[in-house]
Amino acid sequence: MMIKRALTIAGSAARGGAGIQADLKTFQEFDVFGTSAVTAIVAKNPHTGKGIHPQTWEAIEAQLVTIAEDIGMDAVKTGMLFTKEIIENVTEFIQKEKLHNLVVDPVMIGKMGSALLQEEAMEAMRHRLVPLATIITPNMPEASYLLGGKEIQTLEDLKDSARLLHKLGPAHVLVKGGRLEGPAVDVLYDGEQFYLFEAPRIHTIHTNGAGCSYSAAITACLAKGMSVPDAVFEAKKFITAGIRHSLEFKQGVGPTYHAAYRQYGETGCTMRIEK
Ligand SMILES: Nc1ncnc2c1ncn2[C@@H]1O[C@H](COP(=O)(O)OP(=O)(O)O)[C@@H](O)[C@H]1O
Ligand SMILES: Cc1ncc(COP(=O)(O)OP(=O)(O)O)c(N)n1
Repeated sequence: MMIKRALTIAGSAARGGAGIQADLKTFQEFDVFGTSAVTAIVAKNPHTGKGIHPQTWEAIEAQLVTIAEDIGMDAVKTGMLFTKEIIENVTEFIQKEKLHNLVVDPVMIGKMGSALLQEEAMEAMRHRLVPLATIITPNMPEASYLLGGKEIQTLEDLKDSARLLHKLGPAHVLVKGGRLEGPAVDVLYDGEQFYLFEAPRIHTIHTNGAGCSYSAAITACLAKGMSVPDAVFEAKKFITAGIRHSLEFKQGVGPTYHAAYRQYGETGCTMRIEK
C-alpha cells in the first residue's frame, strides 16, 4: 500500500515547536509522508527579536510546483501565510491544482507574541481562502478576528462563532476552546450538527505549537481517508497527550511533545454530538 502524503504550506518556526517543524513531526507520527512549502522564516521570542522573514512568491511557488510535480498530496494544510499576496497566490494554486482535503489554520498571533498575519491580509483570509476549506481551525482570538471582533468567552459563544464562520463557506468549522475555563472543549460544526470534543484541562504554560500540531494531525488523518469528525477526534487525543507530556527547555513557552500519543497513549478525551 502506498503511504499517504500531506503538504504543509506554513512558516518555519526556528524554536521547533510550531509551524512547519511541528507539522512535519506530526505527519511522521501518523505515518504520513510530509512535504512543505515555507512561506516565511520566524526567529523570534520575547527576548531576542531576530524577526520574521517572508519568502518571495517565486520561492514559495517553486516549492509548491516541485511537490505537485514530483510527490503529489492527499491532504493539504495552510498555517502562517503572513501577507495578502501570499494568501491570494496560495488560493489560486489550490484552485488551479484542484486540491482537496484542505485544512486552513488561520494563524494570526503566536503565544510568544509574534504577529503572524498582517492586518491587511485579513480580508483575503476571510473571503478567498477560508471558503475553500474542508475545515478551518481557529482558536478563540482568531475566530473573534475573523468575525470582526465578536466577543467569545463561553461554550455558547464558541458554538455561535462556529455557526457564523460556517456562513463564510468552509465545509466544517472547528473553534478551539483552549482558552476557556475548565475542560478543554472544542466545537466542530458541519452546517447541521455540533460535535463537542472534550479533554481534561492540563495545568501547564508549555503549549507552544498546540494549534499547529492539532491541525497537522487532522490533515494527516484526512490524508488517510478518515471522516472529518473521526479525524478531529483522533487529533484531539494526539494533542492532549502532547500537552500532558509537553517539554520545558531553557526559557519561554515550551513545545508539546509530538511522540507522546505513540509512547504513552490515550488521555481521556470524549466526543459527543449535539443537534
Ligand atoms: N491547558 C490545556 N489543556 C488541555 N488541552 C488544551 C490546553 N490548552 C489548549 N488545549 C487544547 O489544545 C488544542 C489547541 O488549542 P489552542 O492552544 O487554543 O490553539 P492555538 O495553539 O492555536 O492557540 C485544542 O484542542 C485545545 O482545546
Ligand atoms: C511559524 C509559526 N507558525 C505558526 C505559529 C503559531 O502556532 P500555534 O500552534 O498557534 O502555537 P503558538 O505559537 O500560539 O503556541 C507559530 N508560533 N509560528
